[in-house]
Order: sequence, then structure tokens, then C-alpha cells
Amino acid sequence: MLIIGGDPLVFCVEISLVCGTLALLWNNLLICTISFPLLSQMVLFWFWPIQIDFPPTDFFKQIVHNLEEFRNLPLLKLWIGPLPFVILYHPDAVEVVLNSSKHIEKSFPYKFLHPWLGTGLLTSTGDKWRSRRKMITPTFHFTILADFLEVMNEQANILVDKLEKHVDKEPFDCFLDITLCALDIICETAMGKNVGAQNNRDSEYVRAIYKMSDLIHHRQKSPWLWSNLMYPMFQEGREHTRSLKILHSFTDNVIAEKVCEIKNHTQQKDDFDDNCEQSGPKKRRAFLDMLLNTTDNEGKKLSYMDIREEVDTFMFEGHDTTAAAMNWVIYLLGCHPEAQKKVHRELDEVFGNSDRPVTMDDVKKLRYLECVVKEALRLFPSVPFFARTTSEDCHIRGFKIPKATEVVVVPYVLHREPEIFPDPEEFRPERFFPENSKGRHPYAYVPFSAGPRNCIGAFAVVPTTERMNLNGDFRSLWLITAAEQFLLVFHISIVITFSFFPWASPESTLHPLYCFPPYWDVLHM
Ligand code: HEM
Repeated sequence: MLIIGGDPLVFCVEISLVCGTLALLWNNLLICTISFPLLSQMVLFWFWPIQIDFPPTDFFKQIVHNLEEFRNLPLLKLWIGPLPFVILYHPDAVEVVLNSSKHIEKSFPYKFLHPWLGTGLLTSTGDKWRSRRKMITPTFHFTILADFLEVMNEQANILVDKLEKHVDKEPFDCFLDITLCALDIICETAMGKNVGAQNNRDSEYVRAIYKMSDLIHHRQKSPWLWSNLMYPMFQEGREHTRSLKILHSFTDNVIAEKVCEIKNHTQQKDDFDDNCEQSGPKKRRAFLDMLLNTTDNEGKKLSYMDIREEVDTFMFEGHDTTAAAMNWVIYLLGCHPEAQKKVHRELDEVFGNSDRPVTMDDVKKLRYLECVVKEALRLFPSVPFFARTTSEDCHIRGFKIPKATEVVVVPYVLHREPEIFPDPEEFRPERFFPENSKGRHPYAYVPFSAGPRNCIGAFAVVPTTERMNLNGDFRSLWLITAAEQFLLVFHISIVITFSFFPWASPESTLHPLYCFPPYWDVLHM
């Protein structure tokens, strides 16, 4: 009945979950792995190609729905096509994987990022990942981030000017405006190139980034698109090749320009040094400048392809996540006028009537706003799930998980554990006040992942990964993460502007026309 009347994936997921659960109750994950895949695969392979093409919203909604239903079970397993995934949604389970320096290998679906991102920091593994992480970490030093603040201020001003045009007018969808602002910031900080996406939303590069993200997401959940040989035969595969060309030639040009610029600059500096003392305005350095100068332990520089894969990785990881988070923060403040009022009060205390640029000191003083950002990332983590392949046998919540198992951490569900976050669906920034976060399980809140392979954007101002794991234990605002700073600066501008809007005033809530990242919206219907 379910197959005929409903969605075959739901049916398969449910069969797998029930079977998996029974096997787990018998305390033997392997029985489950061996006994049931045939049934699930048969159904999936017969029906998937016809019916799995439902929107990403439904796909995610189904997974979350099932996890909520079985939350009280120690572990769950989900089949995606021929692949079984062990799902982790309890802090003890998440800790085993994230805290380990062994389980650093990314899961199979990350392979579809390789044509675009190569094996950069996000997708690499083993020694390559270790040495890259060591090389790149210093470029996220606090002082370097302070330089980037200037770019954030400039771009945030452009955004505010755009938003001001809507004051006292009809409600509108601000999702794209905010996303383009995030994109401009990452382009300038990562590559030192102003792409002007905010003023030209139709740029070929911008369109290619979005197309590529959609294509990869779709391919990850469509087993018939997995073969590299077959993929180009599909319309999607051809679009993939086209977008890839645009993205790579853009990065190629930027790197070539940069190399040229550095050569000229070195030449000019040598000539200049020969004649007199150096003076003039300080040149802003981008992540790319640093990559071009970075060396490994043996003093070897990164190759051209190494640099390109890292620039592409940071372009992708650095803007999508922050854009989603900013949008959610604004939405939640619009829905919670009391919290919005408090943010306003705090901004007034720090800025008064001034419209000067935001400084690092200002950011440190905005304690309530920081809690708002954290609570938004709890409810709507920008990376709602991420996955690893286990590198050795391990034990999770009493079960033996064999080497090479695909495991998925689902922060969206983890962050809703009612024993740790009572009334989990409620937006309560107070949860992150220092006095309320004492003693919280260190792996109960992981919007930036955690452990040695956490988000490098979050790692920046925290001296050790272990300290970063103490999520919620932010005794000093020096521990604000890089990614959060990025969000806060935007946020200040946005809140100021939005306060002019009748529908976002403390007395009202955001208009329903407001649009969200696609994978979340149906969850509230
Ligand atoms: C709200 C903002 C952000 C959130 C919520 C976030 C979240 C995450 C998460 C969950 C991961 C782990 C992904 C996985 O294991 O597959 C990750 C990894 C990563 N993030 Fe972020 N991120 C944010 C901003 C940034 C920014 C601004 C940058 C760079 C400018 C960045 C660069 C990276 C990189 C390079 C990795 C891979 C790290 C590694 O594997 O060693 N992220 N991020």
C-alpha cells in the first residue's frame, strides 16, 4: 500500500529503520547489514529512478521525521540506494566519531564535490589533509581576520543601501540580497577579487556557483547519476561540465592575475627599497596571497592545482554557510520581537547614533547578539548533516561499528535533544548565556562540527581544537569564532535597517513572503 500510494523511499527507509532497529535491539548491527539490504535495494532500485526525484525539502523532511520518531533508540541505520548509513543524533555517539583523530575520512557522497573542489581541505583525507590543515590554519589568525573586517564593513554598507530602498514599501524577499553580500565578501577575502555580485546578480560566475551546488546535491541522492562514465550522457552531466568550466576558468584567471600582481609588486618593492624608505597605504592581503606564499614542513610551496582547489573550497564553504545562517538569524529576530528589542538595545549601547565601521572591539561587546546567532545555528545549522567513513572498528552506544562504515552526524536533530535543550523548537538565546551552558555535553551543539576536523572558520581565534569543543562554554568573547564574527558584522547592519520596516518592527513578525534556504521551509508547514 505504501509503495503504491506513497513514496517508495519512505517505505524503504521505514523498512530499513524497522529492520535495523530490530537488529540493533538484538545488539548486532552486522545481522542487520547482512540480512536486509537485498529487500531495501530491490525496492529502491525498482522505484527510485522513477520516484526519488522529489524536492530536497521532502528528502530532508523525511529523514528528520524518521529520526524524531526513533530518537529514543540507541542507533539508526538508513539506506540510500545501495549504501547503508549509520545515523548519529545523540551527543555520546557524535563524540566517538568527531573526537577521534582517526575518523577523519569524509564519506562517499563527498566524492561528487571532487570535480569542482578537487581534494582541498574539505574533501581530502589522511596525510594530505593533515599537512594542508597545518599549513592553512595560521592564515586564519585573529589579526588577519581583523583585516578582513574592512571588507565586511564595505560590503555590509552596500547591502544596507540596497535594503534601505525598501523602507516603508511592500514586503520583499531578502534572501538573495544577503547571499550575494556573503558571496562578495568571500570573493574578496578569499581571492582578493571584487566580483560585484551585489550589483550584478546576473553574473555568470554567481549563476554557475548556484547551478553547481544544486547539481551536486541532486547527484548525491541519485544513484543512477553516480557513475562518472554515465553522468555526461545525462542533461545534468552536460550542465555540470559547463558550470565547471565557468568556475574553474574564473579561478584560473584570478590566480593568474594575482601571481602577476605579486611579481610586479616584488619588482617595484625592490626598485623602491633601492632608493628610499617604504611608505604608503597598507595593502590588504587575501587568503590567496597567503596561499601563494605558504610552505609546508619541508619548505615546499603549494602547486598551482593545490592552490586552485583550496580557493574553490573556501569560496564554496565560506559563503553558503554564512548566507544561510544570516537569513535564519533575521527570520528568527523578525518572529521574536522581544529578542529583536534586546539586540537593538545592545546595538544602541555600543554604537549610539554613530554609523562608523564596526570594529573587533564592538563585536566582542555584543554578547546578546552572539547568543542569538548561536541559538539560530542550533535551530537551523547551516550544515544540517555531514558524514564520515570510519577508519577503524569502534564502539558507539554499546554497538560495534565496523571499519569503513558510513556514519552521518545530523546536527539538526542532535540540537533538538529535549533533555539538553528543553522545548527544543523554542527560540531562546538565553540558552547560551554562560550560566546556562555550564556542564552541557561538549558534543550536544556542533554547528561547526567539532574535534580535529571541525570548521576551520570556527577554529581561527581558538588556540586549540579541544577548547573549541567546549561549545557553549564561551567564558571570554575572545572565543568568538571567525565565522560568527562574519555573521555578527552583517547582522548589525541588517538589524539597523530592518528596524525601519513596519513588518519587522518589534510589534510584528516577518512577512510570510520571506524565503528560506530550500531544505528547511517545509519543516514549518
Ligand atoms: C556560519 C558559518 C559556518 C558554519 C555553520 C560552518 C560549518 C562547517 C561544518 C559543519 C563543517 C564540517 C563539514 C564536514 O565535516 O563535512 C565545516 C568545515 C569547513 N568549513 Fe565551515 N562553516 C561556516 C563558515 C565557514 C567559513 C566562513 C569558512 C571559510 C572562510 C569555512 C571553511 C570551512 C572549511 C575549509 C571546512 C573544511 C575543514 C576541514 O575539513 O578541515 N567555513 N564548516
